[in-house]
Amino acid sequence: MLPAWLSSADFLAFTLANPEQLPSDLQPLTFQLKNGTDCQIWDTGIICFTPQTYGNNDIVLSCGVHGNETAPIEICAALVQDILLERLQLSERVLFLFGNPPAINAGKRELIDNMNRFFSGAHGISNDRDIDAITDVEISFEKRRCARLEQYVSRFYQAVPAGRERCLYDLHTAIRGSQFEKFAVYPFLHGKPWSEAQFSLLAACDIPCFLLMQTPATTFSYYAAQTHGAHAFTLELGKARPLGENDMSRFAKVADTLRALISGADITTKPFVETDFQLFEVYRAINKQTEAFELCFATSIENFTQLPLGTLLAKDADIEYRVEQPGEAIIFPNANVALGQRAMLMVKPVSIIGQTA
Ligand SMILES: O=C(O)CCC(=O)N[C@@H](CCC(=O)O)C(=O)O
Ligand SMILES: [Zn+2]
Repeated sequence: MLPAWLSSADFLAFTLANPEQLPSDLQPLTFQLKNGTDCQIWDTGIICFTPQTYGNNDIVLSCGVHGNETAPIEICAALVQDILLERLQLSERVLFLFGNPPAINAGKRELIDNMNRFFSGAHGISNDRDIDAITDVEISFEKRRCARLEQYVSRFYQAVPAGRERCLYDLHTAIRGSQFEKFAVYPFLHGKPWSEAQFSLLAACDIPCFLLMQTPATTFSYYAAQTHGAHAFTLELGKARPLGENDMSRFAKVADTLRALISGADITTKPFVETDFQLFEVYRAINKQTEAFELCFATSIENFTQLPLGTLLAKDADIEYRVEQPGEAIIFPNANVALGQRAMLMVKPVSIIGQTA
């Protein structure tokens, strides 16, 4: 039975009404649906579902790590609501995370710190500290939330015996338009093979385009892959628009495939054949070094655009960044980042034949 305070089954609305923490008098935080699914609310925006019988996959679905990336928030909110209303019977354990509720309320990517730059301990909070005792003055809400998300993901994966299949799909949208509307960032695997099953699954989500990272990162997906051995991805779903203004039909295959994944419904996948995909390696990252950093092309230029060799891409005080290689394309250009953070990635097509399993 749903508790009275969640009787509308609108977990997103409840989260946004309590953006920083759960009300202290809330009871119960653990309840069971009539179909036997155990529901636990661990924190604001964090809900863990365990069906009575479940398969071998432990699945984390996250959204709203950037507050203005709303299509993913709508996808996850609809899935959670359908689970709570028993319109969707789970066949796997699932943890949903709505990453940054205050930023979602503000319609902003971040309030103080970009959460997707402070995982894998980059938040600076050691494991033995009580996060609740840390104030905003000392460490921002967003860094504290990163530390908490790490704890929740660890708790979720470690609550069951080892040896099960772990996945984490961190749903985002890009700031600007993209020549490939939907694409995935595959975190650096330190030489491990890229997963053919995951390529096929994400192709079923209508995501045939991948950026293969070549270095460690402080993103959520890299954290899950590296720390927990999860199949983890950042999924980029279209261009950021205000909540309620997304054309959700463009993401129907993502929503339907995720729904099937967590409920054990059939998913039609094709065996991995590299030529069915657009694969890019992230060839270099351009980091903002000074406040003078500026991009030298129009905001209308889309992700994956290839500019002619020698084109001036960005200036940073006396440094000039130009297109260095034929086929290089721009990804995630953003001058409005903190000093030291990446302001653009450069990618080029790559083949990974023989490096998949
Ligand atoms: O469009 C943009 O500039 C950013 C979209 C976005 O938030 N992308 C993620 C990618 C994370 C990764 O590299 O796995 C980010 O920048 O955090
Ligand atoms: Zn994002």
